[in-house]
Amino acid sequence: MKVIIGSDHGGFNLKNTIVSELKEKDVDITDFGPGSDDSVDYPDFAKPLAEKVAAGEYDKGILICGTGIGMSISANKVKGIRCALVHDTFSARATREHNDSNILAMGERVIGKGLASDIVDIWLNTEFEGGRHEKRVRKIEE
Ligand SMILES: O=C(CO)[C@H](O)[C@H](O)[C@H](O)COP(=O)(O)O
Repeated sequence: MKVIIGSDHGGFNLKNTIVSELKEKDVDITDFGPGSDDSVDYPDFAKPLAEKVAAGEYDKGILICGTGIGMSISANKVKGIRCALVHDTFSARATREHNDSNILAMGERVIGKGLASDIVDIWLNTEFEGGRHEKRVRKIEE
């Protein structure tokens, strides 16, 4: 599975933590930046990253800003993207099983690193359930 991760300055430290952890677990992870915690605008990272996921260059994406909100709003403007803003493990599992979300958004100013790591693990390793959820996801696309 190919995964791409990006942030703004508000999510920079958590992004780096998640990158290190995923590399240790041999996940194929690409760091889309930024490369420093200088102030940047989250849509400048959310949009191009989401376009790469929508185009199939990556299987899944992770976006982190201060709250995760700006990233999720921006990513969901891209057709084909189902970006879920998640700050608990129940939702991490549910959004994969029910929504087949292809981008995970989180807020570094909202949750700690331990919970964020658990959310990423669950989200990356939970399959879409299909069944009754198929037609609902299709309706989102339509
Ligand atoms: O988009 C956001 C809020 O919905 C993110 O949390 C941003 O990281 C935040 O707005 C950045 O704020 P800052 O005061 O410029 O650091």
